[in-house]
Amino acid sequence: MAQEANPFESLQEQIDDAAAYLDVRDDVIERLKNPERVLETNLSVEMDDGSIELFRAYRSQFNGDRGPYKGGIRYHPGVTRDEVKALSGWMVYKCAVVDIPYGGGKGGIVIDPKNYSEGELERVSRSFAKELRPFIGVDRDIPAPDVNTGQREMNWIKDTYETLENTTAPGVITGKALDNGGSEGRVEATGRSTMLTAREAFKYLDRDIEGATVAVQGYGNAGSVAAKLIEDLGANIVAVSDSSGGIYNSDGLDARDVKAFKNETGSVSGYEGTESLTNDELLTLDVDLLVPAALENAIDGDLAKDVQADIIAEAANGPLTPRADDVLTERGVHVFPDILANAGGVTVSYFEWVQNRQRFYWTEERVNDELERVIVNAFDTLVDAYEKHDLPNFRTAAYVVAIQRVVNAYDQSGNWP
Ligand SMILES: NC(=O)C1=CN([C@@H]2O[C@H](COP(=O)(O)OP(=O)(O)OC[C@H]3O[C@@H](n4cnc5c(N)ncnc54)[C@H](O)[C@@H]3O)[C@@H](O)[C@H]2O)C=CC1
Ligand SMILES: O=C(O)CCC(=O)C(=O)O
Repeated sequence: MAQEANPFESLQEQIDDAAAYLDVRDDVIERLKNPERVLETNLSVEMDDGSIELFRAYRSQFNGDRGPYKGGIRYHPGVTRDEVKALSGWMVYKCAVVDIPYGGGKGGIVIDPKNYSEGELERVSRSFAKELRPFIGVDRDIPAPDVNTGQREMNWIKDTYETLENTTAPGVITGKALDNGGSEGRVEATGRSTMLTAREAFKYLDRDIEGATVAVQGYGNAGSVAAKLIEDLGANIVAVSDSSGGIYNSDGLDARDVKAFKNETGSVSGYEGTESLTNDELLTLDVDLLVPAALENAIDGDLAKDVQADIIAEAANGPLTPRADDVLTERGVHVFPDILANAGGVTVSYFEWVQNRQRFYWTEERVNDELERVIVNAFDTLVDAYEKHDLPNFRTAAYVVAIQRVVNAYDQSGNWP
C-alpha cells in the first residue's frame, strides 16, 4: 500500500521542480505555491431521523490571475484542507496548460455519501451551496463535479444559488444535467482527454496503441470512460479496479460490459471470467499503458520500483507522489501528467459555461471536436517544451508551460501601489 504524502506539499514540490527551469523571481514563484484564500465551514444538516449532523467543508480559491476560479467539489470521507488546497492548485496549472481562461479552485465535503439517503445528500449539498453563495458566481468561482459528485449535485447547487440570488445563472456551475443547462459530452470529457493523451503519447513514442495492454485503477467517471474509449482504439483492457479490488483477464475485458456490471452490483469484483487482484497488483502489472483513475498517492516511491508499465496516463489528480515521479523518471517510464490527461473535464466545463453565457447550445460532435483540438494542441506544446528545454519528464514540461502562462498574466496586470 502506498505511503501517505501530503498532496499540498507534492504540489509545491512539482512547482519548484519546474521553476528551476524558468527565469522567474523566487518571490513570484512563492506566490504561485499558496492559495489566495480557503473557506472552511461546518455545515449543520438535519438527518432523516430529526438529528443534526455536522459536516466539515472547504472551498479553496488558489489563483485567479488567468480568470475566475474553477474546479470541482468532492464528497469523500478522506477530504482534508490540504487535499483541497492541492486540488485547487492543480486546477490553476491544468487550466493554464490547456490554455482556457480560468484560475483554479476546488471544494470538498468530509462525507461518505454511501451512508446517507438522497434527501440527506440534497440537504448537505444545498447547505454547502448556501455557504458558497457569496464566494461563487459566473465570473467569480465556478464549481463542477469531482469524486462522488455528478449532475444531481450540480443541479441542486445551481438551484440553491439561483433561488437565493433570485436570478437564473446556469453558468455558476458546470457538469449539470442536459435539461438543466449542461453540455453534451461533459460526462465523458475527462476520460476522453485521457484517451486522447494516451493516443498522442503512443504516436509520439512511435508505438502502436492497437493491441496494447492496459490496466485502469478506479472505475468511476474518469476511469470507465477512459477504458471504453481506449478500447475503441483497439487496445486490450486486461485489468480494472475500484475501491473493492481489481479484476484481471489476460485476453481482455469488455469495458462497457464491466461498467454495466458495476452499475448493477456496485463493484467490478466478481465479473465473470476474471481473476481477482489487489490494487497494488494491478498497478504493477506488466502492461503497456497504466491509467490511475482513483485518488491521490496511488503510487509512492516504493511501489514505483515495481511498476512495469511503459507509459502512464494520469486520469486521477495527483496519483503519483513526487518520490514515485523520481523513481519512474529514473527508470524511463513515460508519465503523462494529470494536468493534461484529465483536463478534458474542465475543458468541456469551459464549453458548458460558454454555452450558458451565450444561451446557444452545441452538438456533441462539436464539443468532442473542440476538445480534441484543445488536448492535441496542449500535448504538442508540452512535448515542444520537453524537447526544447531538455526537461527530465513530461510533468515538469507541463508545469514549465503552465507556470509561464500564469506569470505572464500576473506580470501584464501590473501592480497595485
Ligand atoms: N469527474 C471529473 O470530471 C474529473 C475527475 N478527475 C479525477 O479523477 C479521479 C476519479 O474521479 P471520478 O472518476 O470523477 O470519481 P468517481 O467517484 O466517479 O469514481 C472514483 C472511482 O475510484 C474508485 N476508488 C476509490 N478509491 C479507490 C482505491 N483506493 N483504489 C481503487 N479504486 C478506488 C471508486 O470505487 C470509483 O470507482 C479523481 O482523482 C478526480 O479528481 C479529474 C478531472 C475531472
Ligand atoms: O470541470 C471542472 O470545472 C473541474 C473538474 C475538476 O475538478 C478537475 O479537473 O479536477
